Amino acid sequence: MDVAELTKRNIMATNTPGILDDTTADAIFGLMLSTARRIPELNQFVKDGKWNISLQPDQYGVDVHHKTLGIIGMGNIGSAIAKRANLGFGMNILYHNRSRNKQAEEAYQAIYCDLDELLEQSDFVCLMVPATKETEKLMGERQFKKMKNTAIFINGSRGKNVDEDALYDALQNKDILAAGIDVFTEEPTNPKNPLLSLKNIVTLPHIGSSTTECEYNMSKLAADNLKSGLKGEKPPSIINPEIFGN
Ligand SMILES: NC(=O)C1=CN([C@@H]2O[C@H](COP(=O)(O)OP(=O)(O)OC[C@H]3O[C@@H](n4cnc5c(N)ncnc54)[C@H](OP(=O)(O)O)[C@@H]3O)[C@@H](O)[C@H]2O)C=CC1
Ligand SMILES: O=C(O)C(=O)CO
Repeated sequence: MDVAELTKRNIMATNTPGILDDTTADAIFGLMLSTARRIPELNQFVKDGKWNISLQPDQYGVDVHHKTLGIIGMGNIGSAIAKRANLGFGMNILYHNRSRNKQAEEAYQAIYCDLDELLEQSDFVCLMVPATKETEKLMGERQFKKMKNTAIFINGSRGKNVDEDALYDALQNKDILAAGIDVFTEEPTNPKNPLLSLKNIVTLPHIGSSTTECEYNMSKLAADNLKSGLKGEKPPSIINPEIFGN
C-alpha cells in the first residue's frame, strides 16, 4: 500500500500485525526441515511403492540441528524463526538488517553481520525482509554464488525479493544444495515456471499464515478494524494514526 498517498487523501490503512508471526515461522521451519530432510521427495518414494530396498546414500538428507542459520530480515517473523532455531534446534544464528536487533541478540545469541558474511557462513539462509525498492532482487546471481554449495535457501518473504532466474541457475548448477519457497514473483506461479521442474526445490502456494486459527484471527482483526473505521473511530491496528491528529 502507498501509505503516504492514503494518508494524504485521509484514507485509513490497517493491517493485522503480530498474530501471524508464530504461524508463519512454523511454515518457514517446515520448509527448512522439508528441504534438508527431503521429506516431500521421500514421501513420494514410499507412496510410489519404491521402498523395496534400503535407502541409498544419495537419498540422504542433511542435518538441521546445530547448523548455522542466517536470517536476512530479523523482524517479527525472523525473530520467531530464530527462537525455534536457537532454543529448539540448537542452531547458531547470524542475521542481517539495516539496524541491530538487540532483543534477538540477547534472547537467541544472534550475531549481526553484513550480507556477504552471512551468505558465506550460513548453512541455511532465510529471507524475511519486506518488499521495497531496496529489497527487490536482493538475492541474485552474485548473492547465490556467495553461499556455500551445501547451503539451503528459504524465501518466506515476498517473491520479488529474489531473482528467480538466478535462483534457478544456482539450483541447477548446484551452487547451492536446495531451496524452499513459499512465495513467487508472480502468484499463482505459472505451472511452467522452470523452478518447478527442479528436484532440489520444495514449494508452497504462499501459505505462511494459512492455518485455520491464524486465518480466523486475521479475519477477526480485519473486521474489527473495518467496524471501527466505519464508525469513524480509530481502528485497533491502524497504520496511519496521524489521520486522527495524533
Ligand atoms: N509467507 C507468508 O505467508 C508471509 C510472509 N510475510 C512476509 O514476511 C516478511 C517479514 O515480515 P515481518 O517479520 O512481519 O516484517 P518486519 O517489518 O517485522 O521485519 C522485517 C525486517 O527486515 C529488515 N529490513 C527491512 N529492509 C531491509 C533491507 N533493505 N535490508 C536488510 N534488512 C531489511 C528490518 O530491519 P531494519 O529496518 O533494521 O532493516 C526488519 O528487521 C515480509 O516480506 C512479509 O511480507 C509476512 C506474513 C506471512
Ligand atoms: O498472510 C500472508 O499470507 C501474508 O503474506 C501477509 O503479509
